[in-house]
Amino acid sequence: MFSSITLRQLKNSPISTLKHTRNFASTMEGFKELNVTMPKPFVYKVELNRPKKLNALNRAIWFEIGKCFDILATKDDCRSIVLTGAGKIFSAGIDLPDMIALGGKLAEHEDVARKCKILEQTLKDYQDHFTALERCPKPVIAAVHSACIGGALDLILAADIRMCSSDAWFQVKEAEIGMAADMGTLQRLPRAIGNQSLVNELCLTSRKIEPTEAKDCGLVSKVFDTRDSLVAGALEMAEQIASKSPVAVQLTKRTLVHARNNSTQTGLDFIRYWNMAMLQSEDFINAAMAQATKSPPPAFAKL
Ligand SMILES: CCC/C=C/C=C/C(=O)SCCNC(=O)CCNC(=O)[C@H](O)C(C)(C)COP(=O)(O)OP(=O)(O)OC[C@H]1O[C@@H](n2cnc3c(N)ncnc32)[C@H](O)[C@@H]1OP(=O)(O)O
Repeated sequence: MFSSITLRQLKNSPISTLKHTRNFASTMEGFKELNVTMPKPFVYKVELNRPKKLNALNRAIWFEIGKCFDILATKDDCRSIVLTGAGKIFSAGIDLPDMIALGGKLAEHEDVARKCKILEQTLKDYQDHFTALERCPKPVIAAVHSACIGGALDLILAADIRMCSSDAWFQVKEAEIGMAADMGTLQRLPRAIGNQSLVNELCLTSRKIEPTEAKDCGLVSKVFDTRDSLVAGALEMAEQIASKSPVAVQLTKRTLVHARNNSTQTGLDFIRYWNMAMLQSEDFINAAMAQATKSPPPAFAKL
């Protein structure tokens, strides 16, 4: 019933399916550059969908990414999310004609302060749209096939789990196009791979990272033989996450994200205050009781 529900399928669905997906249809329609589906119960799949332009990240897709993840953050039928790219490659990074158009917009002004105001606002908006993946309390699994370049690497670094297929490659390409990366790679890559010398090398040389190196350095946690097995593996992991208590999963993600930017003691305070409330949730009581009595895991209410 839940296999890859697209909007077209929804229109032809029996009432029983619609009952389960009404929530989905009412909020997830209207994306033009993303294909948003619910392939399994509580699991959403967000696919970058500009295959003819190799999923280059134009302004429209950038804004849709922010909007999509901010909506999924609030949806109680969403417990985990898989991010993929349609077509030949995952994404060719920033849309280059869009960058040129931005240059045209700047050229309308002579004064440096006016130009800076436009750039500051644009960069802030773009950064916030990618940070939506991190803001979203539902875990995001990025599944990368073939190329993941520049801005696309910024994007997946805001995800919680990264995996790829054996044809994947990654590139911090910004230095090669004459700019310092400004959408998160310079901040998130060091934390993701924990090797500052390697981070410096990759960001300063723009050399490609192949799957074996990506796995060895911790940029991805799994490499699959093919793109199909990658997507299947990512969905299987998302399903596993979705089977757990949403109280536990969402608070675990929030606490892990918080821990990256705070001291151990501040993190311990954070989880202590949260768990003063969350340890009283029925999820904890029911799951702990099931473990203690060797009963099957309980079903959890939506959150
Ligand atoms: C304000 C925000 C700050 C953000 C900064 C972000 C920075 C970055 O992302 S830096 C990286 C920028 N990206 C690139 O430099 C990659 C450019 N593309 C390529 O090198 C090649 O396309 C690639 C190696 C990925 C694939 O080569 P292939 O020969 O297989 O395909 P192509 O014939 O080149 O491309 C097919 C069509 O896709 C269009 N396209 C490819 N990349 C982009 C792009 N980045 N932006 C816009 N369009 C792109 C390409 O023009 C072709 O379209 P068409 O001519 O209509 O068939």
